[in-house]
Amino acid sequence: MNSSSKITVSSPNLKYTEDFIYSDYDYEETLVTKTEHELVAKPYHTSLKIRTGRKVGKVGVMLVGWGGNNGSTFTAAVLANRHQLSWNTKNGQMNPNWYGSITQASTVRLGLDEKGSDVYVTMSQLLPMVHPDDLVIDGWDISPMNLADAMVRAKVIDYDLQQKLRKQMLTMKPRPAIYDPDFIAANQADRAVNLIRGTRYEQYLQIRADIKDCRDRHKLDKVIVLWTANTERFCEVVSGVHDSSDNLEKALRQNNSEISPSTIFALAAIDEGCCYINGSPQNTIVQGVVERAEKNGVFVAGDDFKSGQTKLKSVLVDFLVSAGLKPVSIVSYNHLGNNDGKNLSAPRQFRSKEITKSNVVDDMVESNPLLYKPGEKPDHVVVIKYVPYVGDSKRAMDEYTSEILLHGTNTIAVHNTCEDSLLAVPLILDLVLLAELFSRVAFRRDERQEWSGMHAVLSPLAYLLKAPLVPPGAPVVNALFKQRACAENILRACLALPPAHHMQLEHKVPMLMSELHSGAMFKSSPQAKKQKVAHTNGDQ
Ligand SMILES: NC(=O)c1ccc[n+]([C@@H]2O[C@H](COP(=O)([O-])OP(=O)(O)OC[C@H]3O[C@@H](n4cnc5c(N)ncnc54)[C@H](O)[C@@H]3O)[C@@H](O)[C@H]2O)c1
Ligand SMILES: O=P([O-])([O-])O[C@@H]1[C@@H](O)[C@H](O)[C@@H](O)[C@H](O)[C@@H]1O
Repeated sequence: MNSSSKITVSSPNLKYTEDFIYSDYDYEETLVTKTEHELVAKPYHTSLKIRTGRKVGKVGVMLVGWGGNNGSTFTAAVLANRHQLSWNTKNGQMNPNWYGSITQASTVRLGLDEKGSDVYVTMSQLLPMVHPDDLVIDGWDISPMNLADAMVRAKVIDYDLQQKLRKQMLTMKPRPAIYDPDFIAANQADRAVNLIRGTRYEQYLQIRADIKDCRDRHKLDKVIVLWTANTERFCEVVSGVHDSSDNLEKALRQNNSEISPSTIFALAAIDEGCCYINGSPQNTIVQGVVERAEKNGVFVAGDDFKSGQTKLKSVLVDFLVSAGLKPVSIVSYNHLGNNDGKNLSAPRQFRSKEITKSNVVDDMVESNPLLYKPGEKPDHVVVIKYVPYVGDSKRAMDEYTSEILLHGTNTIAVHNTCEDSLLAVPLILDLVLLAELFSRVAFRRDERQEWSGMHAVLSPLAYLLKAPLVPPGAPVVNALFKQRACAENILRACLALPPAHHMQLEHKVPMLMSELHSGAMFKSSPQAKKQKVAHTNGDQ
């Protein structure tokens, strides 16, 4: 696989211009109608035009909580890769990479070659994306510590690499941030000395000024604001305060104490035309924030990076349930010793995390009524303990007990040492790169319509998040490989390529096998655009 090859899709359904990629795409689904004794499945397809901007521009990411373990490690990773810094360890010389990033270190199957072998490309090769080396990084923290010292404090990056990064990261200093002791653990108070004073509205105005300053100083075309600060308690959602953009604005101006720092950051980002992504579990993105994002035509996404223990859970439970096995007890314990764990040692902050770590199995359980009665769920316990000694090296221990044939049981026990920041940072990169890419994707039915983007709640980022936010009424999908297939197939649709189906009939059906081997299989012209009817019944 040549990861630097240019990909050109040769299809009558795709057109390249200097500025855009235009795709004529048939979106296919199957409508199921239910009667008392019958399910009728009716295939239909609807034609979409998809336009993807080819010009990426200069992009900045502003991290809220920049001086934390994730923020300092993200900065170190970008710099180490940008400058191709190698460093020495007891295991020899190491070189930088982006392992854990699906855009930089995972592949997608583009198709097959004439011999029938699969051809894989890096996900980032499919469509124009920001290069990680080009990202401008800025941000805020309630702690004033410069990024070099924050990296030392985090104890994540190898010492020799820290030394090679120190000079550049010494110059990086987080901007003063918004602190409300009612929203994060009291044990964080000693860090909270780099603050924006004033009312919540004055703080909102300052955050907007900071974004403007960053954009102007670096001549950025786009800025994405991402929360990787401490987990806040859930805000009490109040009718007349959080339920609309106007009510939120009014409450902000009235200095309402139930508007959290993270929601203030979100409003400021949105009002500066920036996508806002919530990497933590709290309910920052209330309905008023969503409405504001819709009005301003910017994306919001969240919640809570899905980095390790929960990521594995969203694979294991999917495997068990789709295998017809019935998980009946899930116990997820972990201990960690970083500042995140310290903050989560407070009950209200832990509750935020417990919610996102617990709900991740709901869609998989609900997908199989053969195993679960309506409302029935596995016993599910989440435990997080703060043990300073282990630092960022979280020790996760899980036990999955399932009912199997004839009421036997199967128990899977997992010990999973998750280097939390080294697992979360690639997700931060992917969230930023994919959010920026999707901001260049637009849809319309035909030339008579204006182009319009995806819904403001950017749910295709679900693969990277524990509790993916979805547009009102949309289903929440947590199964990891469904989430990945969703994102991958949307990228393929932008290139007028069909969804990956993995059927490989050319290796299963003798007629196709012989056509493959004789070369006849690829002699027919590429699939011409299907007859465009808004909804067909599948009869061709
Ligand atoms: N694997 C992971 O690391 C992982 C996975 C999922 C979610 N998360 C979430 O990501 C967040 C960051 O994790 P971390 O390990 O970097 O934590 P951390 O405590 O090291 O970093 C958080 C930073 O945010 C700062 N901060 C707190 N409140 C702030 C505010 N209002 N404004 C600006 N800065 C503020 C703190 O000073 C600290 O530097 C946490 O909420 C955590 O729950 C982490
Ligand atoms: O590993 P994962 O479940 O995806 O996510 C992690 C939790 O296991 C951990 O307890 C918490 O401190 C981290 O912030 C993160 O949420």
